[in-house]
Amino acid sequence: MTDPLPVATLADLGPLVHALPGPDAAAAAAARARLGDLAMPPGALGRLGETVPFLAGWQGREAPRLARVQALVFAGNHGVCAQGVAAFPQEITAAMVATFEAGGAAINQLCREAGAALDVVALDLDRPTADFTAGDAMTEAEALEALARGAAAVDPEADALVLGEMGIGNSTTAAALAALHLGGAVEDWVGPGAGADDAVMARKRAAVAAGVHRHAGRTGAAALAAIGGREQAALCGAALAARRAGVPVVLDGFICTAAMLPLHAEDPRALDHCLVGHASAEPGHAPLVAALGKTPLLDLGMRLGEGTGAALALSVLRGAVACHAGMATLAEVVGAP
Ligand SMILES: Cc1cc2ncn([C@H]3O[C@H](COP(=O)(O)O)[C@@H](O)[C@H]3O)c2cc1C
Ligand SMILES: O=C(O)c1cccnc1
Repeated sequence: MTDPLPVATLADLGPLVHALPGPDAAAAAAARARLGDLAMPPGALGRLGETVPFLAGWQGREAPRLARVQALVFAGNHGVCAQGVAAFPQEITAAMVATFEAGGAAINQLCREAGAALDVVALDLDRPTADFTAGDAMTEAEALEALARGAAAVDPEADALVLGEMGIGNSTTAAALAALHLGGAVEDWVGPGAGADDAVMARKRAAVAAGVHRHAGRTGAAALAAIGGREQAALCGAALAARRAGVPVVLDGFICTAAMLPLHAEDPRALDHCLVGHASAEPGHAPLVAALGKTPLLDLGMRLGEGTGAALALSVLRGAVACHAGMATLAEVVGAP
């Protein structure tokens, strides 16, 4: 368990984010130098190679490692579902949490294959957040509690943290967070989620438009409480705790990435320790990652959530770390004097 976040009020979040530690530049430089010495043409590992100094810098270790990786999936329920914005009933959230616990979800299989220990945190599923079209989704106390629970769930000894979410209706919440923080047309942020038909899509657009209208001008911590949900706040708490513990983070798709917008609004450097694991097929993800200045590692047309794209990206990172650790140098190959 990590140290509690020093946030007694939501107004404390901004100063906390501003004071986050940066990467270990010396460790990153040493990792980059070894990469340049390896038995291959310079830069031949492309973006795979770039992940090595990234991991080294944020782990504070010249030779990055992925011996202990945690995957954290947060689950929450959303009052905005009352607007008919989801293709599935809210009971699916708890049913999927039970499935995660029984080992039967996609994320279980992918974590096992990628070598990540999966922890699932269900956040008051029987108490959905309030409908953000009618008021604030969370009180300050609720938002702070979810942030704290997210932070507390992080393994500070992990070498990397894979983040994911489960919450029927949370693609609407994510779209509202994106529209509120990044502006643009509501239609550009609203996508099918878990399979909205035309009627559900129309209600999603209306709900997001109503939320943006009601909460206009609120960003960062205030927007997090205004729109919710608990799993989005917990994801923020986990990303903050990971940063403070020197644990690089792999984000999942649209919903997980959008959950980071309140932190990014407080300080654009807040997500420097985060990679985006994959490009979701949800249409809002491409403009979202572009706004954050990120490039997803994988693009498999996936739109599942749960952390599945991030867990797959972990295998790519394992490839990078293995090459860095195990390859001969060019000097060794040519038998330099
Ligand atoms: C069986 C099932 C498993 C899931 N696993 C992740 N999601 C994904 O779908 C939800 C978001 O889509 P929407 O906003 O349309 O409800 C989230 O729970 C997300 O993780 C699932 C959705 C379903 C139905
Ligand atoms: O990209 C995501 O996070 C996503 C997309 C559709 C459904 N659930 C999650």
